[in-house]
Amino acid sequence: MIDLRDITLNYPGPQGPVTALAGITLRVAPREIFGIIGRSGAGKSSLVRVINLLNRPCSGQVLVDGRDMTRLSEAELRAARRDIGMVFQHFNLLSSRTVYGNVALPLELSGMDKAAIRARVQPLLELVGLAELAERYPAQISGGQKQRVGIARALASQPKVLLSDEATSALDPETTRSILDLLRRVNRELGVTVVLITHQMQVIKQIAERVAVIDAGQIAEMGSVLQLFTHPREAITRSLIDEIVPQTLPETVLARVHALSQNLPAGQTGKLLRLSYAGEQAYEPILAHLIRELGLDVSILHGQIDEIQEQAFGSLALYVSGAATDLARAGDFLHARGVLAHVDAVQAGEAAHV
Ligand SMILES: Nc1ncnc2c1ncn2[C@@H]1O[C@H](COP(=O)(O)OP(=O)(O)OP(=O)(O)O)[C@@H](O)[C@H]1O
Repeated sequence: MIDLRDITLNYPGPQGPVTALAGITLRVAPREIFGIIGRSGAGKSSLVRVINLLNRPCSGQVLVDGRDMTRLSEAELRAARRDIGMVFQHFNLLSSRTVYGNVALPLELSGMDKAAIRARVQPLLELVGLAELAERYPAQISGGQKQRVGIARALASQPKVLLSDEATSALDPETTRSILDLLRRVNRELGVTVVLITHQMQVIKQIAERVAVIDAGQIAEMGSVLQLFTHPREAITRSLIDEIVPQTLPETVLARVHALSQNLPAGQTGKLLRLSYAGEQAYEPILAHLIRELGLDVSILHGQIDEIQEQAFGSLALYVSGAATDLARAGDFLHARGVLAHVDAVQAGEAAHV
């Protein structure tokens, strides 16, 4: 549905051009919910505005629904933009117009007659849950309700694509959840492709199917959300998911590991194992195997289990002790199941990737 090929974008600056996008290539499939995440200044807004050509790239191709946006005339571009709705962090509503008037505005501007506008706007207000508030003004509704107006307005021209530019960044977590649920309904019920940019991994986790991590105007990493959460490759991705899946263990846990390793019975060794698992793996009786089959002692030190797109994923830090040969077999067993993320050599204070 969206095909960006080697996009570069520079802004003029006092000391010469500022590079905002440096060779971005990505594809968004029809009906997909695609997330773009990055830190402040990474180039997210610049990128999302390339899709509807609010930003014209310096080089590269922008294909939306098979059309090369950079080659359209002004009139063709205006028509093409009707297929691409957009919602904004600060809603951008007209304060002098009612909820109904804001949603109707793009249709009035396109010359549609009043009866047709009403027939289009009324169901949209119902979809976003604002039918009762149609005659209120923006000053008389909450932030979450304003964003619902923004979404209804973006859907008024029946777009195929909806771009969301930090649409939930100004909202509290509960309202964020309800707006993301609404975007998911829009995606499922109307078949609209959704591209959302955010600096919050929580937003990506709640709604996106695939995600691109951007850093300094480039794609650092791209893949399914589950894959990114369970097997992040780049430091920037690890730091972004840290708020949900802590990548480093707290000091108290490391102190506990140290104490356990100091009190091992003679002839035993111990190791800190860090597991990362997803999907069906999450339900396998892995710990039972370590304890029963291999006769190891297992202390659970830290961990969590969560869900992405109805798939369980999680991480677990274990201190496992026993005979050296059994510990080695445990390592092989976990490795074979693809759940072993790290073995930490505790005494040396360093982590070894397996
Ligand atoms: N109009 C502009 N003129 C000059 N430089 C700009 C302009 N807009 C953005 N930039 C620069 O381009 C880079 C990317 O900015 P962009 O706004 O796309 O990042 P972002 O990831 O959306 O950041 P944020 O989350 O803070 O909005 C930054 O270095 C920024 O300073």
